Parts: sequence; C-alpha cells; structure tokens
Amino acid sequence: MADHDVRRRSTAVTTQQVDLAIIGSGSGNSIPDERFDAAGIAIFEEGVYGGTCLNVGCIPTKMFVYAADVAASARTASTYGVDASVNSVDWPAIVNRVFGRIDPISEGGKEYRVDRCENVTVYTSHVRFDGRDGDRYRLVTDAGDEVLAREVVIAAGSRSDVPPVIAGSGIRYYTNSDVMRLPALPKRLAIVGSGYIAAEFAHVFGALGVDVTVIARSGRLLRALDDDVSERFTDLAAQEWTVRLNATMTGAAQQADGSIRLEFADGDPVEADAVLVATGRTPNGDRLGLESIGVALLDDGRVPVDAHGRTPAENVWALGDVSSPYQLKHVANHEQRIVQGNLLRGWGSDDLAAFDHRYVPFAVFTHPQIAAVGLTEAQARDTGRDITVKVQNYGDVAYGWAMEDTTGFCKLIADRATGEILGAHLIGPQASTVIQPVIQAMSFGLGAREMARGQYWIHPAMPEVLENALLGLELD
Ligand SMILES: Cc1cc2nc3c(=O)[nH]c(=O)nc-3n(C[C@H](O)[C@H](O)[C@H](O)COP(=O)(O)OP(=O)(O)OC[C@H]3O[C@@H](n4cnc5c(N)ncnc54)[C@H](O)[C@@H]3O)c2cc1C
Ligand SMILES: NC(=O)c1ccc[n+]([C@@H]2O[C@H](COP(=O)([O-])OP(=O)(O)OC[C@H]3O[C@@H](n4cnc5c(N)ncnc54)[C@H](O)[C@@H]3O)[C@@H](O)[C@H]2O)c1
Repeated sequence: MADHDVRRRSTAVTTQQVDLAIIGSGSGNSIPDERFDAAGIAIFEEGVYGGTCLNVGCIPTKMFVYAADVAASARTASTYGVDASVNSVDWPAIVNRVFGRIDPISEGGKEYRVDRCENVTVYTSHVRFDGRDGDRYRLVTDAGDEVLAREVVIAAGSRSDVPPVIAGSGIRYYTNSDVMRLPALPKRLAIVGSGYIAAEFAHVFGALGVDVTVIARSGRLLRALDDDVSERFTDLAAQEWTVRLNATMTGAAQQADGSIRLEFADGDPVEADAVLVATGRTPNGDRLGLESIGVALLDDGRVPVDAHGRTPAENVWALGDVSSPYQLKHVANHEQRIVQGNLLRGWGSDDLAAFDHRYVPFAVFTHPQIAAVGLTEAQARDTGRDITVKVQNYGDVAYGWAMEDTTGFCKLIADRATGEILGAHLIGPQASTVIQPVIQAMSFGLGAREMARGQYWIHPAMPEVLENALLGLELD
C-alpha cells in the first residue's frame, strides 16, 4: 500500500512517510523497478545523481584510459611498421568528450526519478538517521526535510581518504572527484598513493604527456596484488613514470609560483604543478547518524551487514562501498540485486538470498592492464593446500608473440590433487577480458583439466595464454 503522503508540520518542516528510503543514488538508484510501483519511496542524494561509478569513477576513468591507450599505441606504432606519433593532446576535447556523454546520463537519470516516477521523491541534500518514530526510522536532511520510513537501504558509498599531511597543509590538491575536470594538463603531476586509482591515473596522465611521479609508502606499487604481478608492474611503472618507493611524506607547501613542493623523510622533495591524492576510500557510514538507531560501524568503518544485506537494525539494509568488503561496482551491483530481491521477500523471510563473494574478480585499467580473481600465491600457500603454480608468458603464445609482447604473463594457481583453480593473475594486453573464462570456471566449479581440454580455444587469440597456463599446471 502506497504510503507517501507529504504533509507540512506547524514547524514548516516537510515531513513525508514512505515505505522505503534509499540513501545514495549510485547502485541504490537501481532498486526501484516496476515491482516497487505500489511503494512510496524516497531517494536521498547529496551529490551528483548516479553516484561514483557513473560520475567520478569507473566510467569516466575508463573513457580517459581509452584516450591514453590510443596515445600509447601511437607511440609504439613504429614497432609494427606504422608511422604514427602523438603530435598534440587536446585535453579540453578529451574532457568534453567524456563529460559531454556522462553528464546527460546523470541528469537524465535524475529527471526520470523526479518527473516520471510518481511514487518516488528525490531529496538532494545530506541525510542522516535521527532515531525512530514508532516502527519507522526518522531521516532528516540538511535542508530540513524529515522522512519517516518503514524500511531503509543504505547505499551511501565511500569518499576519498586524504592523509592529514596533505589535508592539513593548505595546498590545492585533487582527488578522483575533480582531477578529470582539470582546466589544462599540468606539466608535472604528483600522485600520492599506489593503488588502483594511482595506477590508472598515472597511465592516463603519463600517456597524455604529463610528467608523472607516483609516490608509494611501501616498496611496491599495487602491493595488495599477487607478488609477481605487483613486482612486474612496479618495474614497468618505473620505466614510464618517476616512482618513489618507501616514501614517507612529511610536509606539503604551495609555492609562490603556484607549484607544490612535497617534502619527504629522506630529504628529497618532489615538485609538481598538481597533486592527485589516491590513498584509499572511506565508507560513508560515519556520516549517517547510525548511532541514533543503535548501529555501530565495524573497525574498518563499514556498516555491518549479514550475508543478506541486513544491518543490526531491523528493516535497515546496506549494500555497496558503505558496507561491502569490496569497493567494486560489479560487487555493488550484485549486492543491490540481492537486497532488492530480499526487500520484496521481506526482512524476516526464510528464503532470503545471500551475497556471493566467493570469486570476486577485478581489473586495473593501467598500462599494461591487470586482472585477477581468487587467491594470490601467498594466500593459497597460507591455506596449507598442496598447490601448483604456472606462469605463462604472453609472448609464448601466438597472439602475444605477434604483438611482440615481452612483459605480460598469466599466473594460475590450482590445487595439485583436485585440479580446482584457486587463483588467476594476469598482467598484459586485454587482461580484463582474457581473465573472464577463469572467473566462469571458478564460479561454476570447472577444474583445470576440464577447462583446458574440454573446449576449443580460438587460435590464435589471446586466451590461448590461459590454455597454455592450464596445461602447464603440474596436477596429480
Ligand atoms: C576513480 C575510481 C575508479 C573506479 N573504477 C572502477 C572500475 O573500473 N571498476 C569497478 O568495479 N569499480 C571501480 N570503482 C569503484 C566503484 O566506483 C564503486 O565501488 C561503486 O561506485 C560503489 O557504488 P555504491 O552504490 O556503493 O556507491 P556510490 O556510487 O558512491 O553511491 C553513493 C551515493 O550516496 C551519496 N551519499 C552518501 N552519503 C549520503 C548522505 N548522507 N545523504 C545523501 N546522499 C549521500 C553519495 O553522494 C553517492 O552519490 C572506481 C572508483 C573510483 C573512485
Ligand atoms: N579498476 C577498478 O576496479 C578500480 C579503479 C579505481 C578504484 N577502484 C576501487 O576504489 C578503491 C580505492 O582506490 P584507491 O586507489 O584510492 O585505494 P587502494 O586501496 O587501491 O590504494 C590506496 C593506496 O594508498 C596508499 N596509502 C594509504 N594511505 C596512505 C598515506 N597516508 N600516504 C601514502 N600512501 C597511502 C596505500 O598504501 C595504497 O597503495 C580501490 O580499492 C578499488 O576497490 C577500483
């Protein structure tokens, strides 16, 4: 039964009663479909409609990466007898292409909810819980609205972490939220951090001609990845960009000419015209007033959820970056579908669907591409299982050889006795695509032997690197 009568209180605060409140218009925006048409729904979005992936994450970054890939291939074209070069880069044209396509999608998504979904009200300011009102949750916005909701989905995402040494320095710095709209390419870009975002933007700006310095606290870039991949990437990165490893930043200051000077414990400063901070993302649960409904955050800042997306507060669900152990859009989408179905089943239903986090893959769209699924070799060894590992070079299969690739490889890890595939790690051209058959095999329980010989492998395509890696595993 629809329940979204809007009434005004004597205090002039707008109050609405809804069946469902959704905090965040990223993955949360996909929840209301025709099955929810009879429900009164409030969606809260304090930022740009559509969330991180669409506006400042996956999609625009990959559009910039594509431009960077085009530039990078022009630079290596002579290897293949093609005379090409990068004569100039029209940064404003690149930016306009990206956001000229993305911004209308965000606006269209918002218009759809506001103008064409009669049962949905969109609130465009920050919202937080303010306890309960009977069996409903009271949500209050910074604009002064009050919404009383029977059920709530927290899909509030995450935000950039900024280390105090930068946040407190007073320098102008960028994050993924604004670096893609820089008015002009900086001559020198310092990237603080050495994870996914750092690796992708180093490729983007480096390939477009910017002098990039990547600053890592530890001795390797992408150090959370399999050791061999992380080592290979660190070596390759050092050939393309200036890479500062084991760097402890001690200060940052804006210079009189507008440039920025970063100071380090080893006394060797970095000078840059722009600084990008890419040091991880904090879940937004700490800004939701969750204490007022008795929900304490986990030590790492996530909203606690069970396997079905239920928080400790009855009828309050959570999904995506705000609560998930994975900050990935395909995971947020999966969790959204699970929570969506469970909302329809009902909080206390005995057939709630569960999140499937068994084989979560990821790709880093840097240069070269990286993709992985399952355990790293170190993690697999830690399980105590008897494992077999095969590293297959791209250059040893036909397509990689044709490309004259000398740095890419595919590493597979399997259980020696059973042939169960435990992990796959690729670094090289098309890695994000080449890995997909392994994700499928692991998800559906296909063992290494069956996967290798139970199907054709198109010759001479890049996935032959997988076939050869599978055949190279030493299985009992
Ligand atoms: C630069 C970058 C590149 C990325 N690339 C990839 C990639 O290639 N592949 C991949 O899988 N993942 C990628 N990710 C991760 C991916 O973007 C996130 O995992 C995903 O977008 C999370 O979705 P979500 O719905 O949980 O949160 P979001 O999409 O962040 O949505 C949360 C929304 O809630 C709003 N909000 C938060 N708190 C409140 C509040 N109190 N009141 C009102 N509104 C609120 C926020 O403004 C935000 O719009 C990338 C991330 C970044 C930053
Ligand atoms: N292609 C993709 O799927 C993709 C792309 C971009 C982002 N993402 C998601 O977004 C998340 C956030 O990306 P990210 O790159 O910011 O985080 P990250 O966790 O991948 O890397 C953070 C890096 O910052 C370093 N760091 C942390 N604190 C620091 C400090 N005080 N000083 C210096 N370095 C510090 C860490 O050592 C690490 O190298 C990723 O974990 C990923 O889940 C995914």
